[in-house]
This record gives sequence, structure tokens and C-alpha cells, in this order.
Amino acid sequence: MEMADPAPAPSNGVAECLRVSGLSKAFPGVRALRDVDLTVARGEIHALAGGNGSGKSTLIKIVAGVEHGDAGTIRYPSSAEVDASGSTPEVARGGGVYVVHQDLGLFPDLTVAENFALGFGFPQGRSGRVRWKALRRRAAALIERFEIPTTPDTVLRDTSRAVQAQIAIARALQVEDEGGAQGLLVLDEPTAALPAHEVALLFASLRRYVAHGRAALFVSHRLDEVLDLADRVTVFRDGQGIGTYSTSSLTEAQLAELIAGRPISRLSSRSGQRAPGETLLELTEVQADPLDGINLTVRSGEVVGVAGLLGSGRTELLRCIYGDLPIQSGTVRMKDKVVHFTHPRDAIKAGIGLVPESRSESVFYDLAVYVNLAICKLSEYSTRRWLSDRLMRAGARERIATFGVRAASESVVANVLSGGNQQKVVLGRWLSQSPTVLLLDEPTHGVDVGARQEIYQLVRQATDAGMGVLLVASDFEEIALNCDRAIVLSGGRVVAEVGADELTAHALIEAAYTGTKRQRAG
Ligand SMILES: Nc1ncnc2c1ncn2[C@@H]1O[C@H](COP(=O)(O)OP(=O)(O)OP(=O)(O)O)[C@@H](O)[C@H]1O
Repeated sequence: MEMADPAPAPSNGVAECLRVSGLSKAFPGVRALRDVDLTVARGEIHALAGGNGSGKSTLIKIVAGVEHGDAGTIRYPSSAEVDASGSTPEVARGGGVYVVHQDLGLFPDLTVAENFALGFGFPQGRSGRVRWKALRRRAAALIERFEIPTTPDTVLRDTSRAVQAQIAIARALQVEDEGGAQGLLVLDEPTAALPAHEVALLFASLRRYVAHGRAALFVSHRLDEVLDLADRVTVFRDGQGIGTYSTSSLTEAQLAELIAGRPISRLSSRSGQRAPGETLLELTEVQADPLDGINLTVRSGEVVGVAGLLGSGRTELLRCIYGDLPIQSGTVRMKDKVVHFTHPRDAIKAGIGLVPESRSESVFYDLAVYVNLAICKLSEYSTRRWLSDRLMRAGARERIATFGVRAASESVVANVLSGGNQQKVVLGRWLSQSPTVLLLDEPTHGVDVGARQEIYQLVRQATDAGMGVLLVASDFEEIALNCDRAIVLSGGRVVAEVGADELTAHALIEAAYTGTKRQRAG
């Protein structure tokens, strides 16, 4: 394939917003960044793309001042050049950098209005008391401007991940709006949990934002989104910047090849003609807030997709099967036996596994990678009454190789792995346990384009060996490519069942958006 030429750095009249020069950073056993240069121009949206562990988040953390570089310099939008080893969050903020990290940095027990205020300051009366009415009014105005489906008094933990992402972004942008036309908004995978129409809203607000000479820098694994939204993209491979490209000169396939260092095509992992085996899981008229009369079967050897828009009940469906959401009525059967799980522990014992949407619910950040990989089935590593460290490590080394986890060793704590590599650890934990039914909620969230396909191949190997999989993904294409059939949810109801012959992204999108009840071959 003919590759695009790198785009020239902005010069002759195009003002720079951010310049990073010669940036290097090593962690014990890992060279995260090697002599990286990056220039972001005013008025542009600039993307960072690269494989898992290629150094994108490390660069962002150093620019934000929360991590120090070993060598290199940074020139911020509104300050003189600083040494990358000496940057702090205050220096970055003073220099006009506003960051929305992957973990969003919000406070779940505070209200939406209070979360906004923590980025902005609480309005106070003369006596120093907080002016709560003014605070709510300001929050309401922001909510309206950014079209966020929430209210100022809603407690954050009662909102969805998508709403939380919008709140974090609005919080960063509100500050900048008051701060003049200097700044750089930095976003680490901002759209990971957003449905298409909310991504469009976010894109529109970023466009407005940079129109006045500011700039935005964002990390994304969604290549269509990088090409749609960004003006230029800098690609990282193994800690090195391998080039900056104008997105207008790149195709998705070219960008995927630049990232992976080899051609990548989105191939199907469907099983083809193989007939599915016995029914492993069956839901009959299941009612569980917000699910309304769900009928569903998962058979041995098949991957069943669950498509739907955010709020359609996708995640809740997996949680009620997993014993994590009470079922009000209806029946769940596993291999013809009626089961009633009131706790995930019971579901795990019966052979159900869940890879949840949010990594914070599945990764034990302070534990070593090898413990994270072993934790679901510690009995496998017991010799007499003792847990064998040696066996756990040996098992982990094997899985690290199988799943392509990029880690200095099996002993490092999960916290130091890049986001995508943490996701591979969670998947590796479950896939190697061979549960009867595996529930996957956005399993490739944060996983790079090269590894995504490998993950689905591993899922397919597991179903070929007899497992049944229920897969939730907001990427309709991902469902169409990797599932044998799919159901579409809308408002907690199954509005369509799409059989193998009709399984295309287009059919799923149509059913999810129209939400009409159509029954097709199961
Ligand atoms: N605090 C740390 N201690 C040790 N190693 C670290 C630490 N932070 C990052 N690393 C390592 O540095 C490398 C780069 O990680 P980084 O998070 O920057 O990658 P990334 O490109 O953002 O990946 P992803 O796409 O998976 O989020 C990885 O190998 C990671 O394990």
C-alpha cells in the first residue's frame, strides 16, 4: 500500500499552540517515550494514535505536568519553554493546558453542579458563603449549552459514563471559555463511552472551540473518528513518534498500517457454516429495571451480539444475567436448569464470566499482573493448602504471550500498564478460565486496532471449544463482523433479532434507531 507523506510542521504564519521537543521518558523496564517531537498548531484538532503502550498517555501526562519527562522541553500555549523534567500541573495550567484524563477526574458522590464548581470555583457571597443558587444557575446554563441529559442536582454516580464524559469535557471547556483564546484542550480517549450522536455533539463543540485560535489534542483508538475530527494525526509506535500526517491525505487502512506497522484489515471472525450446539443460556420474559420481557438464547459455539443505543439496557442485560441486578420476574436457565443468581459469586460458580465495560470494576490496580490473571480461579494454582506463586507466574507468562500484553514482567502492578493492556489482562483472565457463557461488555474498549482482531480470534477459539458468548458493543460494525447473530435493544425491549444472513452494521443501526419491533430468524 502506498503510504501518505508526513505533513510538514506548521510554519510560515501558522502559529504554534504547543511544541514538545526531544521528549524522553523511561519507567523501570520500559522506555515509554524516545526523543519525541510534537507540534500542535493554533486552530487545529490534533490526534495522537498508536498501539497499546506506545506512549500516548505518557506524553499527555507529561504535557499536563502530572508526570515528569527525563529529557526534552515543552513550550505551552501561553508561557515560555520549560524543561519537561520540571513541569507541574500548575505550570501546565498556567501555560493554558486543560486536560480531561481517561478517568475523567470527577467526584461520584458530589452533584453535577458541584463537580462543575470544582474545576471553576464556588461562587461566594460577601460573607464567604457559597451561593448555591448561583452555582445551580451556572451549572444549568452549562448543561443546556453542552446539551447534557442531566440536572445540576443529580448526584454524579447516578449518571451514565457517557454523561460523565460530557460533564468532564464541559467542565474543562467552561474554564477555557472564560480564559481567552490561548488554550489547548487535551483529551485522552474522550469518546470511548459515547454513542454516535453524542460523539457528533462533542465534535461540534470541539470545532467551535478551536475556531478561535485555540487547539485540541486528543487520543483515540477509533480511526474513523481520528480521520473525521482531527486535522492532523501524530502516530506513535513503541514510544517513538513515527510521523505527523494530514488526515485529509490518509485512509483508515493507511492509518491502521502506520499504527500497527503491518497491513490490518477488518476481517470477520464469524464461525461460517458451523451449526451451534446445545442451548447454554436461556432467558424467558425477563423483567428487571429497565429490561422489559427479554427472551434470549445463547448456544454453545456462538457469539450473540447485543446492539442498541446508550440507555437501551445493554449493560443491564449482562448484569442481570450475572446476578448483579435483581430480576423481578421471568426465568433464566442454564442448560435447562432454572437458575436464580442473587450475587455474581453464584453466577461465576455456575460458569458465567463477565468482562465489564469499566476497567475500574475489573482491574485490581494494586495487585501484580500475574495475580490479576489468576484471580478468578485461584484453586487452579493451589498445591495442597498453599497457593503456588510459581504456578501463578508460569500461567501468567503464558497468557501474557498469548494475549500480547505489553508489560515489563508479570510482577508489575496492573496500575502501570497502559489502558489497552489492562483490558487484555481482564480478557485473558476470563478466556483462559473457559466459562460456560462469557458476557463481554465493550471488550475492545481502549484496545488498539492490531490487537482488536486478535482478541476476537481468541474469543472465536473459545466458542469453537464450546463456550457461548454474549457480546455488547456500541460499534455496530464490530458486532456485524464478529457475531453469529444479534439482538437489538431499545428502551429495555428486544426490538429486532438479526440472523447471520442479514447481519450488517446498517441493519443494526436501522433497528436501533427506529426501535420498531421486528422479529427475524434467530
Ligand atoms: N507509572 C508507570 N510505571 C511503569 N510503567 C509505566 C507507567 N506508566 C506507563 N508505563 C508504561 O509505559 C508504556 C507506555 O504507556 P502509555 O500508557 O503511555 O501507553 P498508551 O499509548 O497510552 O497505551 P493505551 O493505548 O493502551 O492507553 C507502557 O508500556 C506502560 O506499561
